[in-house]
Amino acid sequence: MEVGFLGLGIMGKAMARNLLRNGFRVTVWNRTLSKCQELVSEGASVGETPASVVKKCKYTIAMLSDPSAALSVVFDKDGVLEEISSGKGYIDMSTVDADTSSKISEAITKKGGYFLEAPVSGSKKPAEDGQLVILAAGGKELYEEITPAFNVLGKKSFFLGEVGNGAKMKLVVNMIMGSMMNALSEGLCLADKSGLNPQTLLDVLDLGGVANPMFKLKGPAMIKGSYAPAFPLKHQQKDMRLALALGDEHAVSMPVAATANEAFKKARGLGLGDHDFSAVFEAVKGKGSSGDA
Ligand SMILES: NC(=O)C1=CN([C@@H]2O[C@H](COP(=O)(O)OP(=O)(O)OC[C@H]3O[C@@H](n4cnc5c(N)ncnc54)[C@H](OP(=O)(O)O)[C@@H]3O)[C@@H](O)[C@H]2O)C=CC1
Ligand SMILES: O=CC(=O)O
Repeated sequence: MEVGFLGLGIMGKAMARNLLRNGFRVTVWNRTLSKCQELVSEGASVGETPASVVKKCKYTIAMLSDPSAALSVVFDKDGVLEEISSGKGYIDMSTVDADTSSKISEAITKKGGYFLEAPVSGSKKPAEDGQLVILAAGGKELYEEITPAFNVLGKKSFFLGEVGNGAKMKLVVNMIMGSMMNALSEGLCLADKSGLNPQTLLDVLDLGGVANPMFKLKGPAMIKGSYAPAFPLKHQQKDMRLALALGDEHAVSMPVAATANEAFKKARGLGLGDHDFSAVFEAVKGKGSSGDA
């Protein structure tokens, strides 16, 4: 099966590589074209523009940073829309809001193409291991046709119905995740300030009802102040912002998420946007210590 792949960031590179390793013929494009070279050395072809990738491939997958990137790659000059046509499928796996996804869906389907949104849950390591959770919505026919690729990229795919449902599900999940990361940060901070060993806190948490893979994975690195990016903080803050907008739309009060978003914004202000999202701990520590002795 031949697929195009647009966007070779932390996630896209790992995903495109998995497709290559599993026998797919992959044509890649990245805004910074030089980043394609690594995958070319592993057997990928390069398209000079999103349009040229779509022209070549029946199916094109995108994994881009945010709504403005997702829109730009479709609607701008040399974009996806210039070459999408009847029989071709476009699968956007970026985390965006439902409105962005709907705009892309309408434009693609108006030109006769098929559209599927398919954001993923799971970070750099699950992407490398083909263990993502795929939250698809939109064209059911395209979902079925692209399932062989999803089987390589993920451990489970959900088909959630109409376009927008995948985006919304992803935002709800990441809103919870961002709030949990803030709770962990505050807990580590409180443990430390009150004379407890933060590592012992992690050990206790891991044996109880709130044990979870994220605390287990991120906690020890946070204690060391090590934030190599798996999920960049700027993207987590984007997801909090988009989830809060979804809350506005439906008049759902989300004070916990709103406060967590403030901490992520503060962390971005501290220059931590390209660090892992667990670096919000640094902002929480700053907040916790202000006014204290
Ligand atoms: N990292 C993670 O753990 C997870 C991330 N996600 C989501 O997946 C998406 C990608 O994340 P990730 O790979 O971590 O992000 P990265 O920041 O590592 O990569 C972003 C990609 O988007 C491209 N890009 C950014 N702006 C534009 C633009 N205006 N036009 C064209 N391309 C653009 C970048 O190109 P260039 O190289 O030129 O900058 C790069 O290829 C995001 O929506 C994120 O929220 C979902 C699950 C997990
Ligand atoms: O979006 C991030 C993730 O870990 O999932």
